[in-house]
Amino acid sequence: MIKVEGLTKRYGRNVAVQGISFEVEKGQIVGFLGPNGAGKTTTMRILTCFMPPTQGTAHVAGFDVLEEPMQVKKRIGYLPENPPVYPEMEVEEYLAFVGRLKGIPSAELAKRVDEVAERCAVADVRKKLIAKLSKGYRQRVGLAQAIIHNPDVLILDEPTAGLDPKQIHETRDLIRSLAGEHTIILSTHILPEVEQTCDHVVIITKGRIVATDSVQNLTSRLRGQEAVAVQVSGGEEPVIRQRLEQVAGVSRVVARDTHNGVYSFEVESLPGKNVRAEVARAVVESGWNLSELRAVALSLEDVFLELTATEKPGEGDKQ
Ligand SMILES: Nc1ncnc2c1ncn2[C@@H]1O[C@H](COP(=O)(O)OP(=O)(O)OP(=O)(O)O)[C@@H](O)[C@H]1O
Repeated sequence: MIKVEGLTKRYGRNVAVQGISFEVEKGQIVGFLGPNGAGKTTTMRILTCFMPPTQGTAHVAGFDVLEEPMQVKKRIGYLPENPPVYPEMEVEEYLAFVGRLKGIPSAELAKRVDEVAERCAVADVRKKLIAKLSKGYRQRVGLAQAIIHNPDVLILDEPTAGLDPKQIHETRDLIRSLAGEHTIILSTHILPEVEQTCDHVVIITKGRIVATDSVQNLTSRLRGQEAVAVQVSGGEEPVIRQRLEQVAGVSRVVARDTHNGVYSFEVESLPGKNVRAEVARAVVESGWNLSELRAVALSLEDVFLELTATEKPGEGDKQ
């Protein structure tokens, strides 16, 4: 449903995102996880056609964001970090206003406003001025406007930033309930948000993607399963991979990249198994060269520590 390939965005000399690629399948809910300044908002603005990439391509539902922005916009609902709500409007009036902008025919508009107000639990405040709403209600009005035209894809930028714990819980439940019907990308700098809300995660830091995985794989890795990064040359990739898969205690082998005949793999092991020595022996005994062998479970954890450590109070409120 979403396909991003080699996407780069420069602001003058500053590179905000650098050659990132990822895909999101229909119906998935994907966490776009990274610290402040990682490039999340930039990527979302490109996907929603707010600005063009410097290089690379992005497709939404098969449409190129540069070549067919109108088609993309029809299929996307966007909740920016600060929802574009008009404080002087009543909730119902505002939702009808957005609905008209999105091209919903007048005959269907009232029904659609009712549906999204109900869906996003703002029906009880529909006659209230937006200025009088709590931040939690305002965020749900932001979600209601994002889904008013029933888009295939929802892009949510830090949807729980600034909410209290109860509001966070309610907003996450609402987002989860929207998955399935809509394909969702949600940006956040909070790991538990991804664990509680998403199926998949794309981790971005300093404009580059450092991991993409299912949340289940990621959390099981963090619970102590070890992964080993291995670089091997002097053999054929499928043969090397097969040999690594045969090592006792190995649960999965993921091919990473290839550079000048050097193949990189990530070898995952069963809990409590240290497969490093066996992996090294298998490579050397097969007559291949082993140019790297290092544990990556810790470094992944380090990525998270780095992510949470760079979070500073107040930074999420900028813009
Ligand atoms: N309009 C702009 N002009 C120049 N630099 C920008 C602009 N917008 C973003 N940047 C820079 O690009 C980088 C990525 O920013 P971006 O807002 O995409 O990150 P983010 O992951 O969304 O962070 P945050 O959660 O703080 O919004 C940062 O270094 C930021 O300072």
